[in-house]
Amino acid sequence: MFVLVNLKAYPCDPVEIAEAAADVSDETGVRIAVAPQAAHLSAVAETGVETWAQHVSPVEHGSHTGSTLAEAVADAGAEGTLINHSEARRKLADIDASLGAAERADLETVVCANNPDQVGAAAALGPDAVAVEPPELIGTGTPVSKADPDIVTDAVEAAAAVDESVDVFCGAGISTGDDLDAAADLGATGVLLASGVAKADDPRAALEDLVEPLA
Ligand SMILES: O=C(CO)COP(=O)(O)O
Repeated sequence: MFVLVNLKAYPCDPVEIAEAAADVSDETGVRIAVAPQAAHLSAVAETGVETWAQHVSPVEHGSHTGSTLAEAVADAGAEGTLINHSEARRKLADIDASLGAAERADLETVVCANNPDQVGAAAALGPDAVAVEPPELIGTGTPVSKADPDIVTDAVEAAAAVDESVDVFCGAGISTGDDLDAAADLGATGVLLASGVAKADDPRAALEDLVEPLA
């Protein structure tokens, strides 16, 4: 299982979380990546943790003020990028172009989607993975893998129907090892989470608890 921690714009210490994630990953052998704010990518990458961007813009080098250029993200040390999110919804054409930008910069990609139908549409664009995250469960601490397991199995089916090489992750409310276990049982090969780590009093302990079933 791949554990991808999205720090969103939470008031956390990205380097402290990155160092903890790097240590927990080294100690357990579990793949853990951290996706900080774009401005924190270099600092996070310097910890040695696998570093992801939260977004890359659907643009090339040029007159695109305010964009997040895929090449700049890769130069800062990112190895992958999220594309689209319930909290920052993109048009299908822009998701497609952002995937093209990520491919140009050799970044691994996870497209976030709200439901299994969107997972199918996103899988058709050829990302490395899609993540199904029901918006109503995001940030609630109620895990999708338990609250609405059909969403995960339906997402796995929807992606496989389009392209069997596209991995399916799940997210929303994931915070414990039990949640991760449940996600794996439903066919997910990774989890995408945020508040369970970024808002934890002790992010290191939260990460240790999360990966415990895999360690
Ligand atoms: O939106 C999410 C990750 O991208 C999930 O957020 P939570 O883990 O806080 O529910």
